[in-house]
Amino acid sequence: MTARILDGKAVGARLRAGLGERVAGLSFRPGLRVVRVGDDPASVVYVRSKDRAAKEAGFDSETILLPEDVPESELLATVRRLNADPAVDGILVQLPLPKHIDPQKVLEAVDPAKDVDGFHPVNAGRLAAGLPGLVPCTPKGVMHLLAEAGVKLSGARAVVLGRSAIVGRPMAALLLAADATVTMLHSRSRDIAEECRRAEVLVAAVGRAGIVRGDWIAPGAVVVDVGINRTAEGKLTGDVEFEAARERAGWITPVPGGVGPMTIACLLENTLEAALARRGRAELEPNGGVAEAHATPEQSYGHGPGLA
Ligand SMILES: Nc1nc(=O)c2c([nH]1)NC[C@@H]1CN(c3ccc(C(=O)N[C@@H](CCC(=O)O)C(=O)O)cc3)C=[N+]21
Repeated sequence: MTARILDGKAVGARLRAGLGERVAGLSFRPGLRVVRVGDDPASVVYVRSKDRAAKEAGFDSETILLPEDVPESELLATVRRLNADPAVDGILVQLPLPKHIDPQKVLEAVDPAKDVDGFHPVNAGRLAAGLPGLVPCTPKGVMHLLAEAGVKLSGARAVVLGRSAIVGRPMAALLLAADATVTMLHSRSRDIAEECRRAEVLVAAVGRAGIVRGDWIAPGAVVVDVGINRTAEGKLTGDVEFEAARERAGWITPVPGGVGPMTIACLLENTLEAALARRGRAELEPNGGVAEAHATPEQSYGHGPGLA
């Protein structure tokens, strides 16, 4: 079998076009502010893509540039100014930050209602608890791709490789909310290859080129590669041995052109959701509204025996 390609570039473009139509129908422009500190070359590229995508879809987007040696206090003051600015619906502080700045302190300074990255502990906690909130863009984008492939997640064996706060953990929470049976694998896990071979849905978010071997893929599995690694020759490559995995998988995301473009589309989706919620025009949904998690009786607190 040769896998079908889950084309994040195309799906992301469609999602952005739909958001553009919704924004065009509003009496205001949702405001996005991306803060970039210093000139990390990857950050320069990513932040430019975000700004361009936002403007194309009709958002009021501005990038705020601060010097590499900006004091932490000044970055925090910038975030507070954006929190207080009514024209601003979404705030994103691009990571990584210079070493003299504590990223956690900065992420926690962002108003959770404007936290379009979904990185504030309030939003992370709400996702973990199955409550409405802003959901991190990359795992949200993965859920869109799985929906696009028509994957039935309820009861499916899903494996998430990697337990980062920005991808692995929220990814597992979203899959669980969609009623998948979720296994998280990480640096201390045993029998990783065997665990992966049991996966009907495999999400790789480690950040090591080719760490997922082709023979770890179950026949017909849906393989989502979140890794973005740069080879010695400067080419982008994922965490999955793409060519070998493609021979076994049912669906697979390429790198580039897979999850990356979905991340940017979901940033715009979150900004629109935050803008509507802040104006009382819509409620935030559990799981970013991507996966329709249906609370089964045994999941409700205190209702008799059963697995939760
Ligand atoms: N506060 C914060 N939020 C983020 O969401 C965030 C961040 N910091 N820091 C860095 C990572 C990385 N990230 C990507 C977004 C788009 C692509 C993307 O569109 N990639 C293209 C290729 C881009 C290229 O050619 O370099 C693709 O995969 O096809 C990749 C990576 C967001 N991040």
